[in-house]
Amino acid sequence: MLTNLEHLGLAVNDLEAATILYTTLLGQEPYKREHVESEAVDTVFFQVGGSKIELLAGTSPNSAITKYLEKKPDGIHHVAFAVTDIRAEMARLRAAGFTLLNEEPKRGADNKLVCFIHPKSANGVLVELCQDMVPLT
Ligand SMILES: CC[C@@H](C(=O)O)C(=O)SCCNC(=O)CCNC(=O)[C@H](O)C(C)(C)COP(=O)(O)OP(=O)(O)OC[C@H]1O[C@@H](n2cnc3c(N)ncnc32)[C@H](O)[C@@H]1OP(=O)(O)O
Ligand SMILES: [Co+2]
Repeated sequence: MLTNLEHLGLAVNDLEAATILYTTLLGQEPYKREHVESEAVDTVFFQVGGSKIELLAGTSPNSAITKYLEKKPDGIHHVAFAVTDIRAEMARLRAAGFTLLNEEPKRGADNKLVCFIHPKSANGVLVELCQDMVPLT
């Protein structure tokens, strides 16, 4: 089940400048910075009520963010929804005709398992599903 808007992913060319701007705009400091090597991105997170703003800067020419910013200006890159059971949602959306960009959930930022849906199958919007990772005991 999709529960809430987990985050908006914003692609930025200058992470430090964007962090200063959003700190002022939101009136609060980010709660987390994280490098995600598998996506070749540096991230900065702000909490906004029950959702988050995720600033993303590419760290390699192969990063999806770097490639996106070669064609587009800074702006909204993806919309992420929280899900309770990512595999069930992936199966449901696959059966409904959406194109999943990863066949298995993968590790994202902020302790999440994630899956992306191709924007061409989602009305031009890159969609991310996020499930909380259960901590190992
Ligand atoms: C930090 C981890 C994680 C988290 O936990 O939150 C993240 O958020 S990581 C975020 C970065 N990672 C990803 O975006 C992974 C998923 N994305 C992809 O696999 C690719 O970016 C893509 C969506 C498949 C596009 O790659 P590619 O086909 O190589 O790029 P093109 O430039 O050729 O684009 C093809 C086509 O798609 C349009 N497009 C691309 N990106 C977006 C987008 N973000 N939103 C909307 N549309 C997008 C692009 O404009 C092209 O359209 P046409 O020109 O009409 O063909
Ligand atoms: Co994201």
